[in-house]
Amino acid sequence: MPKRPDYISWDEYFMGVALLSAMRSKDPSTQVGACIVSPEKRIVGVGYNGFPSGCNDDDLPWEREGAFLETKYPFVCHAELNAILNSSGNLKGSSLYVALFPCNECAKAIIQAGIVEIVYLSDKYADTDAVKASKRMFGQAQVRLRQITPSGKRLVIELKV
Ligand SMILES: O=c1ccn([C@H]2C[C@H](O)[C@@H](COP(=O)(O)O)O2)c(=O)[nH]1
Ligand SMILES: [Zn+2]
Repeated sequence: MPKRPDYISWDEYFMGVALLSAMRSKDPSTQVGACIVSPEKRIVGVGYNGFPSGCNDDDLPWEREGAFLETKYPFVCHAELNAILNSSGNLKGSSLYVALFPCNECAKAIIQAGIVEIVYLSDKYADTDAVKASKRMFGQAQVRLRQITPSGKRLVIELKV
């Protein structure tokens, strides 16, 4: 019997895991997932944006605007950082699949962890200083950047066998 022809590609698989992880996020406006992949194509870390462990999701704000301490920004742990912190072992030479282009704070952690490639979908904050700083650091550290063009392909997961 020939092999099944309609299996998903590596990029679709790893970005799919990043997007599935994002579905765990409780952020009402932007859900981000990240998946770190070793040079041997093994998943070595996943994460999504959320408040730190032990911090109550219902007590901290999800607002985008207002006084800094009344917004989510000082509290939320970014998907990329969570994926790095959740990972097991050495990330040197690995790739990071992420739904949204990483901010400057994540870029620092990504570079320091030894990740050498970023594969991303959205760059919706490209005009912000955070992303400009991030790209400057990635350029100097020779981290490869690869944007996946959304194909519109639907990866459907049904919770049944
Ligand atoms: O590198 C990044 C940048 C942002 N995030 C998270 C942080 C927030 O939860 C959302 C952004 O919210 P907006 O309402 O779109 O400002 O994305 C991340 O995980 N990684
Ligand atoms: Zn970030």
